[in-house]
Amino acid sequence: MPPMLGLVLAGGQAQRLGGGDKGLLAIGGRPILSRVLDRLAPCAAVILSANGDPARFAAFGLPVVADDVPGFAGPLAGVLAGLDWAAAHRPDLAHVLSAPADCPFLPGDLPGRLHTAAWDAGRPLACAGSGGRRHPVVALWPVALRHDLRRAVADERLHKVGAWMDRHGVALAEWPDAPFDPFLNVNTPEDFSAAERIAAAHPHA
Ligand SMILES: Nc1nc2c(ncn2[C@@H]2O[C@H](COP(=O)(O)OP(=O)(O)OP(=O)(O)O)[C@@H](O)[C@H]2O)c(=O)[nH]1
Repeated sequence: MPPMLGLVLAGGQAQRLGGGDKGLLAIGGRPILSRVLDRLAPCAAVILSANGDPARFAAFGLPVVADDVPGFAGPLAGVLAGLDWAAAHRPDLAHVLSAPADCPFLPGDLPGRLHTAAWDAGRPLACAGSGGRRHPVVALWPVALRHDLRRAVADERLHKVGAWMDRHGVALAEWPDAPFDPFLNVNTPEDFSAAERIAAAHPHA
């Protein structure tokens, strides 16, 4: 597996949970962000995509990169900031692996499986899937596509990330969604309760 940059997407508003940083919420006694960082351990470096005061993430000791697309909000802005950061600071890393800060149970083989899926299919991008759904925020992105992604973000007609991925060619790496979905993300209080139940039943998840 070539070295890659891990990018944790933590720049959302968490409106469905009443605000705050979902990554700092504890599931099974550990912040979701710590769980995500464990899964990104094979990456050569990891950065955090977040907006506002970076001091709230100081305990994690990671570079914090803010979105820089005026008037655009959404995970794609964070992906773009991560790709730009890689190009500027780590030109030795050709790929960025993105993972959201609100997914407590990401699979342990995430980096390797995404890389293998892209390589085997001869596609520039790879995206995770489970339960018949794609999860475009959990994906492998070539740094070289950042200019095209910036154009897509600037053009309202091109905002659909799935369509953008399909246009460039994306491999799908799928995981089983039983006994629980490894891509369960904590969006609502009900998701939070479900995640706590999973953590209690699967202490090593
Ligand atoms: N950098 C960045 N990340 C984002 C942005 N919006 C969402 N994310 C991240 O992308 C992932 C999925 O986000 P969502 O759950 O769809 O959105 P959210 O804003 O976190 O939550 P809601 O406000 O409840 O929709 C989360 O890890 C977010 O932190 C954004 O504008 N910029």
